[in-house]
Amino acid sequence: MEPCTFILFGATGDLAKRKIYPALYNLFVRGMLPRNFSVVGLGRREWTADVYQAAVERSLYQFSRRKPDDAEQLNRFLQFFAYRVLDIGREEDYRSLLALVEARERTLALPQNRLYYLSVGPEYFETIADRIRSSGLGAADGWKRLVIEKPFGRDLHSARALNRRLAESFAEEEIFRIDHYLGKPVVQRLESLQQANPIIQALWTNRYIANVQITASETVGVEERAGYYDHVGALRDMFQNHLLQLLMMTAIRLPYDSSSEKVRFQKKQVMEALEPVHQENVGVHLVRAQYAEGSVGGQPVVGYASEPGIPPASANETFVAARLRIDNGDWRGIPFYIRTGKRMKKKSTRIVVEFREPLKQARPEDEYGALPNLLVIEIGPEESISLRLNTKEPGTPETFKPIRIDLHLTPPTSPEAYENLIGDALRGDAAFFAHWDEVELSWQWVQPVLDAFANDRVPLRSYAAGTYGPAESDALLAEDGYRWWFDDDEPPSSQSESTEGDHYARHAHP
Ligand SMILES: NC(=O)C1=CN([C@@H]2O[C@H](COP(=O)(O)OP(=O)(O)OC[C@H]3O[C@@H](n4cnc5c(N)ncnc54)[C@H](OP(=O)(O)O)[C@@H]3O)[C@@H](O)[C@H]2O)C=CC1
Ligand SMILES: O=C1O[C@H](COP(=O)(O)O)[C@@H](O)[C@H](O)[C@H]1O
Repeated sequence: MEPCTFILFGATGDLAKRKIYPALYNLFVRGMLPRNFSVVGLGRREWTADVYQAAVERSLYQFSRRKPDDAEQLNRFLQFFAYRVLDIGREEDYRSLLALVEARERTLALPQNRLYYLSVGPEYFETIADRIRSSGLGAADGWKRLVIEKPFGRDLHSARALNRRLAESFAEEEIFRIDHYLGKPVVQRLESLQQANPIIQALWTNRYIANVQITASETVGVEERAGYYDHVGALRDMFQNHLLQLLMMTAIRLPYDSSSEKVRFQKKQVMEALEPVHQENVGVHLVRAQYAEGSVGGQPVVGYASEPGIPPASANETFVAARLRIDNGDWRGIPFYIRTGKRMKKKSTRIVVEFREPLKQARPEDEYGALPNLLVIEIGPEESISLRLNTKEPGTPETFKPIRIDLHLTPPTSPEAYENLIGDALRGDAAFFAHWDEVELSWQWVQPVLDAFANDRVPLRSYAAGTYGPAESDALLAEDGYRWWFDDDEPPSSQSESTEGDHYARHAHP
């Protein structure tokens, strides 16, 4: 990896301490940072280098998956870190930053490779990019990269405007848009799951697959983020970015030698083939809802509108479920169901691929007794990939029972998303970052939904906290003869605290 300087805007903030310092430390311990490396942390707080290094050290003990246990090693790591007070709006602060970066490059014999990480609110992205250019920071002799956190715009128009501004200072290949779901270890293995397994590759088409279900359910509510979340909602917070990225990663068909360009090209093709939804039809394919009071993990919790900081009349959605279709040769006719919500029964991010049941068509339902084959990809908090098949024990009556074959288990020490992504950005590998084309196409798909919400064309449903969402979300699949698959090891009685029983009921497939 090439020596470089990591310039961190927002070095005193929450994301830096929770994710960025632990990620850098774990990369360092694994020998995956360049030997010559410099971090320049920036914030408004009047910190010295010592105060900054102490804050970095604290964050490692608090948040790193690997706690420091070697004082000499820790000390070498902390020596990378320098701090400078900088106000994002103040031009002269960038000149002083440039002087510091250049001085360290000289002292540490670093080439002028500079990575700018914007761990600050999105309202600052454009100013920072402009100032990097106007101050001369961006005119270095080596490479420059801009790592940018979400959210990337709040609708199609603002995302395009932001991209135009960034493009004045950075080329597309220099912009690394973080979507932390793309850094999750299981998501990073999706391509090899296809590539290394011809059996899966052969099945990855509408000929064998009945539907695909992508779920990101959370047990938490709005937590301390009421001000942010009430203006964003589940559609912008999770669906437009993380969940559409998971859809792309599931739907791509990769050649054997998949370079980052090929991965991104295929993802773009998937988004281009996504059937658009029109404002007047949004309610047919999409359910929006807000959580009411209920109980999560046995604890009573208030409804969204009673959360601190949320206006009681808020019509913000905390849950979205949608049916999408990809109009290409592989996926034509196959529904992709996506849902995400806060205050649901279980924290779980998973992709379930349900296979067709040819046997079922040949035999009456009661005699058949088998459940569909499922490929279950657990992304978090558990990580696993398993295949559910049916079997019959010898000598038993004609009933089937499911068996589960584990295809992959991630060791408990697998790197966290930010570690993967920061390592990739330092190496210049953009495969697991969102390209502008993908972001623009995602907003293009989402925009009519935003308009339909704003014009009140989609009723806001309600679901009790601690459940799997409103009944309308189940009805969306039932219309097509399907049902959501939850944890296939769970007995039916634990599926939902409010609507027990029918989740595991059999249904007729088309
Ligand atoms: N926290 C998280 O888990 C996640 C955060 N994000 C995104 O990451 C970004 C940062 O979030 P987070 O760390 O939580 O935010 P915080 O509010 O905790 O931190 C904001 C940082 O920005 C700095 N800052 C704010 N205004 C200025 C200014 N005018 N000049 C210079 N520095 C300034 C602050 O410095 P100081 O306090 O010294 O003024 C602080 O370091 C946001 O875009 C957020 O959406 C994305 C995913 C998860
Ligand atoms: O980006 C976000 O993601 C988290 C969920 O992330 P996960 O890795 O825990 O699945 C979500 O809670 C948050 O609202 C959103 O901004």
